[in-house]
Amino acid sequence: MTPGIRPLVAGNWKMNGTSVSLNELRAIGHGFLGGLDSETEALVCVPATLLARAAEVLSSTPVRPGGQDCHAEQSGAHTGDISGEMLKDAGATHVIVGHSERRADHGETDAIVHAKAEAAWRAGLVAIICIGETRDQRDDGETLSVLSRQVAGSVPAAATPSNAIVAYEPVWAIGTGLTPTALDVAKAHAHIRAELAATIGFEAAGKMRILYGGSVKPSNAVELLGVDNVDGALVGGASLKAADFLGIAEAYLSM
Ligand SMILES: O=C(CO)COP(=O)(O)O
Repeated sequence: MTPGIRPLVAGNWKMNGTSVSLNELRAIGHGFLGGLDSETEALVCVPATLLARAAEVLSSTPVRPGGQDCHAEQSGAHTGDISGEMLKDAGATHVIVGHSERRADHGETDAIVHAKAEAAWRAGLVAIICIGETRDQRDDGETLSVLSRQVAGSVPAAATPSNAIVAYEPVWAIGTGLTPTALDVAKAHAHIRAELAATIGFEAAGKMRILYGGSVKPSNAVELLGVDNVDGALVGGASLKAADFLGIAEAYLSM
């Protein structure tokens, strides 16, 4: 946690979810209505096919719907792609850019992620900019240098605490059940904040949310989310079940 920063618990459904899953989303929305929203903000980034219906389901709740990626352009001949403006039109308030699965599956570079963050702002969306080292990079002792490079390359200088959020997701911790130690998370997040200061200035960097993502579950949420400079979570698998997602947010009730 960082004094003065309201935490955000964000879900990322990835390529999961059909109309049946809207029942889980409804339960998440109602769960936050029950008082969790006094402690945290909440967001669920659903597949584009569900976004408009998700926006409807969540409309009377404090939970916001988000997208998982956007094209850098506003419109045009890009079959299968979706622009920030289209996500916004469907009801999104936020969009994830540069998730490691996009970087790996679609060859997205820091420069592309940088352009997508700017595209999110053009559309009026908050950009959740993802960074994180692979297992090999970690084993080679390169974690902090990789994070420096990714912050410098992916986070535009115009990022502010209100238009951008950084998510630290060690690639090797995603979907594996493995997590870094609390000390490693603390080191990575402090390093990211220091590197952000070089790009966006000390004051803005001090107020920007830095989320942790990678195998966050109700059972490890108190430990991971209680670490200094961890301002919330980006949750994959556990965001598909309302009870698990709410269980993670409940960690804040005990802090
Ligand atoms: O990639 C993630 C969220 O964006 C994390 O996924 P898991 O929570 O399933 O490890």
